[in-house]
Amino acid sequence: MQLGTAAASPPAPWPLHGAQGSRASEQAAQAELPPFTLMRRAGTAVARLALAVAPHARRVWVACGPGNNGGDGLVAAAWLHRAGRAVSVSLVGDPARLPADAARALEEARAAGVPIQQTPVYGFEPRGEDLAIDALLGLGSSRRPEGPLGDAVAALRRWPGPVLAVDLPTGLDGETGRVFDTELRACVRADHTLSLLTLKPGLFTAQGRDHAGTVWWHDLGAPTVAPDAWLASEGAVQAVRPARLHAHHKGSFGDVIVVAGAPGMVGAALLAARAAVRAGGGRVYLVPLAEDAFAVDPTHPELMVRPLGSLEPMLRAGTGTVVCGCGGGSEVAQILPAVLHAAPRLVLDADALNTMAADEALRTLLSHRGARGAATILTPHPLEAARLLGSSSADVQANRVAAARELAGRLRVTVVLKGSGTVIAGPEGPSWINPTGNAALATPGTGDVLAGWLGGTWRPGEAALDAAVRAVWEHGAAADRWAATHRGPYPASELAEAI
Ligand SMILES: NC(=O)C1=CN([C@@H]2O[C@H](COP(=O)(O)OP(=O)(O)OC[C@H]3O[C@@H](n4cnc5c(N)ncnc54)[C@H](O)[C@@H]3O)[C@@H](O)[C@H]2O)[C@@H](O)CC1
Ligand SMILES: Nc1ncnc2c1ncn2[C@@H]1O[C@H](COP(=O)(O)OP(=O)(O)O)[C@@H](O)[C@H]1O
Ligand SMILES: [K+]
Repeated sequence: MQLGTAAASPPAPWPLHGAQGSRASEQAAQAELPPFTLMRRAGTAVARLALAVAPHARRVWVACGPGNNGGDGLVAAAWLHRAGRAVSVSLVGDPARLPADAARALEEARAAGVPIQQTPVYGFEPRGEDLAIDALLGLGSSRRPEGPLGDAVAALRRWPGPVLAVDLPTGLDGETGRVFDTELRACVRADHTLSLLTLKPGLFTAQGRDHAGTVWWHDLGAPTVAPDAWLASEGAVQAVRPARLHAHHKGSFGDVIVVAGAPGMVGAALLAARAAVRAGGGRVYLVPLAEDAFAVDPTHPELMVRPLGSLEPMLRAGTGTVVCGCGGGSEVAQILPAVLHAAPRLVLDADALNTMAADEALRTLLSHRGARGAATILTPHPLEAARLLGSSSADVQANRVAAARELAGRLRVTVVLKGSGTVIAGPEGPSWINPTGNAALATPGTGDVLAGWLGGTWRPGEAALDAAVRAVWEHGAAADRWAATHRGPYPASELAEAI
């Protein structure tokens, strides 16, 4: 992603707008501006970015669709033609049925002398072009591209050179990041995407990252409309990073109690507890669910290992953040009622979530926590979220932001829906999408590390959403640093030491 700024301070969070918010922004801008101004700005921005990302491109192929996204492409084509590039346009759609702005863009492109081919692009083969521009569909995309549009998408997928997508890669739902074709074939895989007017959430979650490439944004000078969600940034995370003052002592940071690790899964508990220490938890207690697991972690003697029998008195003291469930097996069920009742701050992961999904009484206890002001963060992956929602992981992935919000609202908790573009949602207010992290995290145990990291970083009195946004960012950022010099999966035990 290319969402940097030249400013000295790190960037603020980026506003994200779904379909409705983007249309509202378009209408507000159209109301203020003379006709065609927005499209001229959009097409010009596309052309300028094309020259920036492919400065040596002499020949450019522009694939234009039947709506205003195609209009943007036609404006860009005319601009590049005037800038001395050899431009060829394939127009997919009936020129007589173009919307007004796109029709004007076609007229201007023709008048400028841009060669425009209206034949289908099935079998299109590059003839020395150095850059392709995908201006087939944008915000109006609502179903799998088929027929000539599908052929054009296929041609862009075969394209050996760089692809710049206008607004969205064709075939991707900008609202959700799902690809309309469940087999993921009918979607352009762009190297760069220039998001216009607004940044769309679907560029950053689900299938978005794999299809959008580097994301750029031009607001076209449109008035600001309240965002539907935020994309986390270094600046946003810094703003909620608690200070470690000179005069602080370990009691300043709050205790963490990790209750996890059924027989055969004690490693998950160790990963979480080690991450909690690294994250800055004041005193970290590890309470294994497996009886007689071990009395000390020899490589981390700072961890205080306590037997399960000591959990209730510790909970009664009522000050620590409890991290519960990592590798919890069915054993976690026995302690969940006490934990739900007593923990002032609670992170629930993995088997704690699966147990709750199967037990309505536990879910009721959980929602009561919200009512009495006790904060809870759930860290499901899509299947765990689906179990809690009574849906399928495909349903969750089809709209990750909506699923996270739904779960947060139902249970009165903060939800961290993990995966590519982790979503962080509370019961109210805009959700967040996290841009850090990569597929090196798709390996066992990294979720346990996240749960422990969250527990260790969450300060008494701090809003759950702030802690969650920060922890998810830092977890992903560690993986990004690692991926800069390594290949393959990031071993969770190394991640736990590195964040
Ligand atoms: N109106 C303007 O002046 C501006 C428009 N902009 C551009 O306009 C785009 C939105 O334009 P439109 O609303 O015309 O929509 P699109 O150009 O994305 O799509 C055009 C039409 O194609 C049809 N369609 C959608 N999916 C299809 C499929 N799978 N197969 C066949 N047909 C399909 C729909 O009827 C849709 O309305 C934005 O993404 C952006 O690129 C922005 O640049 C801002 C300025
Ligand atoms: N492709 C990806 N991009 C970014 N983060 C990812 C990706 N794949 C996995 N992750 C992250 O890795 C962690 C995996 O957690 P989880 O699925 O619970 O695994 P486990 O239970 O084995 O620890 C989550 O934080 C998730 O967001
Ligand atoms: K497009």
